[in-house]
Amino acid sequence: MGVELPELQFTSLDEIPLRISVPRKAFLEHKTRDVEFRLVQLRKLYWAIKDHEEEIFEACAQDLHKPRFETELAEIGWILNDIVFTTRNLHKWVKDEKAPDIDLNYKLMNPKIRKDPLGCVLVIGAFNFPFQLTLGPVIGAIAAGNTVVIKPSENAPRSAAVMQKIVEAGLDPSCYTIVQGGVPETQALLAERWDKIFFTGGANVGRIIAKAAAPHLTPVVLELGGINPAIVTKSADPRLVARRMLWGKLLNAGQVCTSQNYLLVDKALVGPVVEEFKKAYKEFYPNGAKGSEDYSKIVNETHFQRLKSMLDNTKGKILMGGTMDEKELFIEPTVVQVESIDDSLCTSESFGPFIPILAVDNLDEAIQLANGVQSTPLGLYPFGNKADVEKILAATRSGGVSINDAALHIPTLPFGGVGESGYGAYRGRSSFDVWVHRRPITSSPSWLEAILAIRYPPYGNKIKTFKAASALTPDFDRSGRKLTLGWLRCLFTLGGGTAKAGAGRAAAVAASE
Ligand SMILES: NC(=O)c1ccc[n+]([C@@H]2O[C@H](COP(=O)([O-])OP(=O)(O)OC[C@H]3O[C@@H](n4cnc5c(N)ncnc54)[C@H](O)[C@@H]3O)[C@@H](O)[C@H]2O)c1
Ligand SMILES: CC1=C(/C=C/C(C)=C/C=C/C(C)=C/C=C/C=C(C)/C=C/C=C(C)/C=C/C=C(\C)C=O)C(C)(C)CCC1
Repeated sequence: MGVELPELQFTSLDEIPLRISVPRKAFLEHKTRDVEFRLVQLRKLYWAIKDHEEEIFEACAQDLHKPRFETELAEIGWILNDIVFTTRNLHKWVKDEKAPDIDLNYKLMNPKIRKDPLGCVLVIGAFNFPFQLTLGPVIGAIAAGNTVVIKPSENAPRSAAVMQKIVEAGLDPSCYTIVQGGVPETQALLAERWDKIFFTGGANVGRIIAKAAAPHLTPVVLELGGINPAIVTKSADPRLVARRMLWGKLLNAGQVCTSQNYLLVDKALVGPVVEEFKKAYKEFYPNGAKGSEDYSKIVNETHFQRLKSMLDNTKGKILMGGTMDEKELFIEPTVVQVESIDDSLCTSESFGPFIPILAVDNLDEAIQLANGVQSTPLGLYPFGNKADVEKILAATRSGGVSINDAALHIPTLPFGGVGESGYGAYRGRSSFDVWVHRRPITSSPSWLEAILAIRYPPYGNKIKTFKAASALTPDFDRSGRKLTLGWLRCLFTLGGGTAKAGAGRAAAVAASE
């Protein structure tokens, strides 16, 4: 039975300032400071998602031909679990933290860290996992006590419209609202002042976001794409490589920010790896990917044409797949053996089901090539024994790493890029942390006045006492060598390191009593 879906309607440009003035005002009225209020919102969001499950399945099917299994695991189930995880932990997360590593002298001021909400924030989503990548950051923003404006991707229009229904059904409209639209509407949003912007999308648009945020000194999280390498050393298992790398590219037809963009394979393993790709493809799709319920389409004509011209322009040899159907926006998982790292399939992010393989002479060459293409990708996928993998890790950087696997998303592990692949991380506890200001709070008791008076003029000789009580003695010499102070010495000098410092500290404590 077909499910009726709402039509996506863009928010009128004139309406945008008024629409966002509501959550901005609600924040200033401290409506979202109350933790119980946040919990109720999250719980209501949970049930609103549950109530619209069939619409989510249908919207993901219409936007991306996303298989039900993938929608269940990576969209609905993902965000529902996220909400339950968050509501279970929120009371623990919001608690004031004792400030760590505070010197004895300052302990009496009871320093602590309070997790303050940032204010009224903007979340801009991507099309490929429309619900997970838009509502995921929103869950954290609500938990942290912010009011939120949500801008889903217009490239997954059915999902954007269903998301609006969910938000309007589940959340307090004075604190959380949706603005729908494409570039002009997003630009109108970016012209406003925000307390944080969370953006998921491509690096070029990421730059536009960061620039627009700069005049207001608005902090930004950028979850960007990646030209992610997989490095297959000669100690790797070709069957595992092929099965896992194929999964990394069949999931959402390769429209995944973390999926590997290209494989650097030790030349001894290229033949066996390609053979295993063919076997795995036959096993996963006995009748081919075309027409399969378990394979997505490319999101739209523009992306289809972009991918088609990438494949048309490769100088490599297609060893598996290679078919496409423009009418159905279908592109088959395609293994291409390329001759050079400069092949366009390697050097630009395909965000599609291409699996270019480049043979390398050895691991050193692979590391050098990977760092040359992009030295800060979102993901890195090393295959091989422990020694090979450690060598790769020590010589590369990336947002995250899955050893002997494709993009493995553990739902509560911090997730984010580095350098070109973005900055800021979320998921699990990080989804809360990314949305709060860690506000240090100290409280100076009035009875401490006798000691604190050391800071007031006339300064006279006070510096001597001050230094004796507060200067730390280095535990290293002039050549940078570490000296051993010994724990006994540390204990007897109250952490100061010398008898003088210890005496000063003891005097300070005594004077406070
Ligand atoms: N790191 C991550 O978590 C992650 C997740 C998904 C996608 N991505 C990356 O995103 C890219 C593909 O996704 P996409 O096509 O949705 O990204 P995109 O950058 O085209 O669009 C993302 C969002 O930005 C808005 N936008 C587009 N152009 C804009 C402009 N000129 N000014 C203001 N706003 C604009 C869109 O409306 C959309 O909501 C890939 O590079 C992929 O790797 C990253
Ligand atoms: C040991 C036993 C079990 C455990 C089995 C395990 C551990 C299974 C693990 C399965 C995994 C890892 C499945 C992963 C599925 C992932 C999906 C569908 C996709 C996620 C996509 C995401 C998050 C995309 C994000 C995109 C981004 C950020 C950018 O574009 C049992 C449980 C089987 C029981 C027996 C013992």
